[in-house]
Amino acid sequence: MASTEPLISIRESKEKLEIVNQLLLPHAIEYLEIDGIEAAHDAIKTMKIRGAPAIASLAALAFVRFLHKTLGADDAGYLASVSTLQSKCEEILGYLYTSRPTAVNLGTAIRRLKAVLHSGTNDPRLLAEQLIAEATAIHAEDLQRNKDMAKWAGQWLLNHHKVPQDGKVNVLTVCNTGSLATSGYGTALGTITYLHETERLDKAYYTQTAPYHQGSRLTAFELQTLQIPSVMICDTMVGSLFQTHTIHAVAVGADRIAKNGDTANKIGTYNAAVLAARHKIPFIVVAPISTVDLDIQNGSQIPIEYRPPIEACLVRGVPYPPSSDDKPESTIQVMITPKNLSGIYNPSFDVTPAELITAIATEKGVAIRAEGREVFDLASIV
Ligand SMILES: CSC[C@@H](O)[C@@H](O)C(=O)COP(=O)(O)O
Repeated sequence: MASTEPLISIRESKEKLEIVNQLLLPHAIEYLEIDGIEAAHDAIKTMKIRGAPAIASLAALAFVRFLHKTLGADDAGYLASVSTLQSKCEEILGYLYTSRPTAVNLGTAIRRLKAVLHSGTNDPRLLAEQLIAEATAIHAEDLQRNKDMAKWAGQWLLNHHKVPQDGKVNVLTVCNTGSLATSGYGTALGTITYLHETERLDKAYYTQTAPYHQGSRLTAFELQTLQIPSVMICDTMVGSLFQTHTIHAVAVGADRIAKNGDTANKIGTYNAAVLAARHKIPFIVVAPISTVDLDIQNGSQIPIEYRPPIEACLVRGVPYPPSSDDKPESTIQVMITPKNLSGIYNPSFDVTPAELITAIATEKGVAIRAEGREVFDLASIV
């Protein structure tokens, strides 16, 4: 029988740190060893692991491995003094920070580690141990907070006046925000899972999410594994879906939320928000507090990552029709444009203005915009 256990993006043992190579999902489940800081940086940059919380977790856990290795055998002399350790750690954290720019969770994790790094500890070994504890917590605390925010979001949604008080709900989501994008359970997909577990979900709808297809490859795989009733749509079908079906809410994750509530998330989220507003469908963002960046006043200041143009010209998959035997096929990349096409626009994220967002759910509760206001007051909840 097929497993109903969600696939977890990061796997750890005493010997090694591994990730599931998300570029190959759902066709092949292949674990990739992350044997150092450079491997972690590369896995994040090339999107073998992706999703704002998962990126922060991998960076933190790769840092833990470096510190354990150094405590075991300090061949390079990093433990010679506190300042030597500080300067090496600064170099590593600075490098990890450059892997992807939009998701702020990585920056928040690095800020937390730098705070420990400069907390005044005067023994390098003790400092390394304190850093290990903090970095381990960054990964470990993600699962419970996802369950908390998913429950807050789910309950808020069920109490919304647009939602039938006893019946089941249909929820649309974008991209992948499940266990693969986090340390487990997920944010927006966690909300969908919560609604399913409490028997209040009719169907989850999700966009394919071109060009990386996090929806059709990863969300489809997760929903299938969890046996949650669901329907995939192409990104271009959101408006038609809203015109022809009863969709009670849109729930999405976030990569960075500005102080006023403007939210950067996977490209296509803004389209869904505009259409949701047109159809008066509640639009909820589900994300940890660490995604809120109070240093950024509004969405225009959020750095948006532009992916290499070639990525918009390629799709990855297995040959179709499938071979008659049950052997797993190798994934291949197929080009869907003329060769050497110029003029390709490929932003990885867009910004949804706060005025299109009905609510923002975090592990601490649900923030809504005050009556008549177009922005959120997030400083009061962070
Ligand atoms: C819980 S994940 C929230 C976001 O990180 C998610 O919606 C998203 O946009 C992921 O983008 P990706 O480019 O796949 O890393």
